[in-house]
Amino acid sequence: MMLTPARYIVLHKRKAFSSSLSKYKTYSAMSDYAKERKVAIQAVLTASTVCQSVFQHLVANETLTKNDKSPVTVADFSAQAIINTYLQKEFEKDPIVGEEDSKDLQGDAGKALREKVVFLTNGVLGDNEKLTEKQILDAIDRGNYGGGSKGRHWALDPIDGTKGFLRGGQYAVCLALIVDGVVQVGVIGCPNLPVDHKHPEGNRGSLFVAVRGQGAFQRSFTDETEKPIHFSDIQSTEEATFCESVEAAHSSHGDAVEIAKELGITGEPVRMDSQAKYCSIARGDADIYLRLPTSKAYVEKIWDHASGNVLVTEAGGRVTDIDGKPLDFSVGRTLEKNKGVIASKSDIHDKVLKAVQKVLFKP
Ligand SMILES: Nc1ncnc2c1ncn2[C@@H]1O[C@H](COP(=O)(O)O)[C@@H](OP(=O)(O)O)[C@H]1O
Ligand SMILES: [Mg+2]
Ligand SMILES: [Mg+2]
Ligand SMILES: [Mg+2]
Repeated sequence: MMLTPARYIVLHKRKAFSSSLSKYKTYSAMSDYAKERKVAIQAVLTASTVCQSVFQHLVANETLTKNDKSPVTVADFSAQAIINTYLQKEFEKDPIVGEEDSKDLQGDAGKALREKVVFLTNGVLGDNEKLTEKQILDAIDRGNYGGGSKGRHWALDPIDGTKGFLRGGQYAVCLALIVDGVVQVGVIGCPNLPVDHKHPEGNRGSLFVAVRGQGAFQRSFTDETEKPIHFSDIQSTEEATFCESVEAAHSSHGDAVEIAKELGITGEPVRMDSQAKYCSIARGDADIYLRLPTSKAYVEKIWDHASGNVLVTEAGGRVTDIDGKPLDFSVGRTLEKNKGVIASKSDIHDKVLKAVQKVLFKP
């Protein structure tokens, strides 16, 4: 089905952008990242709405293949434009490490896609807040910061698990605040994740939020009530369920089978795209997230892990790489000091790590 202006205006008619943010002004004196938390939730929810609508109306020519052969859609660009616009409005000085840039939207070649992105982005902004084409492209490119160990910056993955998004599976809108190289705030919107995994046919659209030292929480997209989440209370690794990428190119499924054997795990792995995996273990649907390198060359990106990292930590878990080192978010746009990711409940982590190393480092 084609993307028509009328359809999107109806779908995205929302309160004026400015008025939806003005109430946060009163939080400016608050500490403990209260304002950051609120703005990030609002930005992620708005961007998630765009993704949901795009999925319903996506047509083939709204997807591009990037140089690294990964897909990107109009929704990825619009979600990044929307979130970066929110961030600029409320935290003008904060730089942003965002996955996307406007290169593929420039010039004649990018015209058709660009017009859709402009249309979609303006669809969620209030009447007095509409942005010009240039403002939208500039907003996307505000995500070009190099990252590092000093000061504040945001890490944004406008759609994590774009392949999951395209196949109607799991995907996540992920936004995190990193301060002096440490993730302090993480928000993850999972439009297709059931609010209660025991009722997969029930309400979908789960939002996760964590601030370092303040616990981990979940709410639905439609109800602001937050409930604390934590890891399941399994007593041994034999009882554990692990989750991994759907894409075998992103995490070695073969190595995971051997690791599961080492840990006495007999259940099938849960495969899902995106940081929804971090969310699933943090609320106890599964217990271990393995991301096992498939090549020596691939370097993980900070936006693929920042939000999930603080969420899992605050829910009672631990995240390391396959060497047992914490993920180092202070070295730029990538996790170049780390290899692979293992996330699990803190008290089984050493055991999981040992099994991973036994399988991956065998002579
Ligand atoms: N060879 C590889 N190894 C690990 N991760 C990879 C990879 N190639 C791409 N990715 C990353 O894997 C992410 C999806 O992870 P998952 O498999 O857990 O859904 C992609 O995010 P995007 O979808 O945001 O591009 C991309 O950044
Ligand atoms: Mg991508
Ligand atoms: Mg990603
Ligand atoms: Mg992405």
